[in-house]
Amino acid sequence: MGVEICVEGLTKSFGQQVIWEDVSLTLPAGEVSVLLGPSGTGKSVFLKTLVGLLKPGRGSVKVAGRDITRLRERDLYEVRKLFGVLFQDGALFGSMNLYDNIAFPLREHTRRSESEIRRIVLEKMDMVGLIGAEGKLPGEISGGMRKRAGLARALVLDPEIILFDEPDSGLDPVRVAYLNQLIVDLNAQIDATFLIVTHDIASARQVPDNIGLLFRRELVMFGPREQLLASEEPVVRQFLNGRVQGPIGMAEEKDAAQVEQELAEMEEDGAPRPLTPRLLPSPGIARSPRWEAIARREAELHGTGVTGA
Ligand SMILES: Nc1ncnc2c1ncn2[C@@H]1O[C@H](COP(=O)(O)OP(=O)(O)OP(=O)(O)O)[C@@H](O)[C@H]1O
Repeated sequence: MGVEICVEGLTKSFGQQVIWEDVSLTLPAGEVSVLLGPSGTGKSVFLKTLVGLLKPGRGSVKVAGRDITRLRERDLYEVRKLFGVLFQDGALFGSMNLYDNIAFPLREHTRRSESEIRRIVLEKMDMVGLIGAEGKLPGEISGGMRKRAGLARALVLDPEIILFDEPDSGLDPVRVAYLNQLIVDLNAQIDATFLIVTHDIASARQVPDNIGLLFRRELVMFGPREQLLASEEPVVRQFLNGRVQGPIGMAEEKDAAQVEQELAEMEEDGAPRPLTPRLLPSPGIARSPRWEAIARREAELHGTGVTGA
């Protein structure tokens, strides 16, 4: 069913450089959350802290009720098995074919027989549409296939939580659309808790239950998708609309007077955008009560033409 992650008062610095301070949020069990933020605001650092690869300076990260920032290495190792992580480049071993890459966590962390491993690997490869590519090396396939192979590998230990670090980076818009559908379908099938770091606003608008935004060393906002999409908070509005006008500058914060002027201009042409429909699981994928409820709400909001309904 997925487990809840509860982050409280989390602070991370490297030497004198504060990455973010006092971050608190709850990733609800089984829901899909997206974390946004300009480059360098510490989204990847946040994912690594959640999985216990980096230690925060202050605060707690409770995974299924256990604070992983206080666990000994042996216990942390156990909690980490709840996580599947999809790294930016898929993080595949270049010298291993896809089958062996995907089988790797099973051979490393379980005592399963090779025939069981085969069944699981092929099942996950089927889920991500990679059947037939077992013998390929990572260098012989496209970026999109590498992402899907990384995803299959993240799935083999049946994780309760999946962290996706920019799953859509480097993909063309059609492949991003396929990947988003795959993410929604997977969530409907395995009910794990998903956290996705992305720069892709279109994905952020239609895939998650919740959206968070990191900026200026803090979590500006975290909440339900609809709430963030309708937010008047200038940083959130600028980011979700991909605009130059607003508090976020190219390399640093902008001058206050300039921001004020830009915001005033935004007010003038600022007709609210209609709410983007939520992406629903593909036809044929059994919908849990949670997804049934989402589909009903979408149908009420947008009429019958809801994506994937
Ligand atoms: N192990 C580390 N040691 C020191 N500094 C680090 C380390 N890891 C990350 N940083 C710094 O933390 C900051 C945030 O990095 P991070 O990769 O988390 O940003 P990001 O928001 O994921 O960026 P992008 O969107 O460009 O991928 C950067 O300034 C980076 O240099």
